[in-house]
Amino acid sequence: MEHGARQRFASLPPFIVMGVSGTGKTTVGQLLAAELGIEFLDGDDLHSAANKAKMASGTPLDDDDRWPWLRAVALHLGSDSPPVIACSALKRAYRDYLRARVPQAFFIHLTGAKEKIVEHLAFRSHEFMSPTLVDSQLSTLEPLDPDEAHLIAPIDVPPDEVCRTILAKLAESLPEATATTDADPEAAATTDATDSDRSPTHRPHADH
Ligand SMILES: Nc1ncnc2c1ncn2[C@@H]1O[C@H](COP(=O)(O)OP(=O)(O)O)[C@@H](O)[C@H]1O
Ligand SMILES: O=C(O)[C@H](O)[C@@H](O)[C@H](O)[C@H](O)COP(=O)(O)O
Repeated sequence: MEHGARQRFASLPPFIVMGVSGTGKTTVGQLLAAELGIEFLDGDDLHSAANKAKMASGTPLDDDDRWPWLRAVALHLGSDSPPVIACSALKRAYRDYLRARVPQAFFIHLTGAKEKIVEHLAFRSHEFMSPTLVDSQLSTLEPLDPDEAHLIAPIDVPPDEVCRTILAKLAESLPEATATTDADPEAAATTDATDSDRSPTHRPHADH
């Protein structure tokens, strides 16, 4: 894995790694955050005890269960120094809700065949998520529309390769950091980005 990826970008939008349960949001999100030198937050940790108990019993969440959770996700996403957040964000309405609060939100959708996802879940033990919810997750999923700032990363390769794909696609859509020279202090300020530079002023292109 390439290191120091953060230096390639002039600024970063708030990232949501999305997809159905078992696609690798936590695994890949952690790798991506490490590469970018920013924090990672698992949306799982923002669910209420009632939501966790519901999923553990094998019952899918409904919209009423998810709105308070999405509110918590939005609060973190909109912070001055947003982490990479893993959040299923299955429906367009949920993503609209997040974007209404954090307009620069950029979605990274991990996608793969159901067989692959089931295979992942067969080897995972989880605090509360029942593997039987895959069908409900897949039927709830509304794929990203072209007008949503996003990229798509297939999960048919190991996690570090998924992360590499994401970084390569980001390099196509985010502004690159400019090279620094002693004679160009402004460029130096851009390249030597601090956390406060992470509040984006651009809207990255959508991927297809
Ligand atoms: N690309 C991948 N290839 C193989 N195994 C993976 C991949 N991504 C994740 N996994 C494994 O699949 C399981 C589910 O991943 P996880 O990150 O918990 O998914 P999610 O957070 O989307 O539910 C974990 O055991 C993880 O190690
Ligand atoms: O909206 C939902 O139904 C849940 O948020 C769900 O999509 C999410 O996947 C769980 O939090 C389980 O966590 P994992 O995705 O990590 O399995």
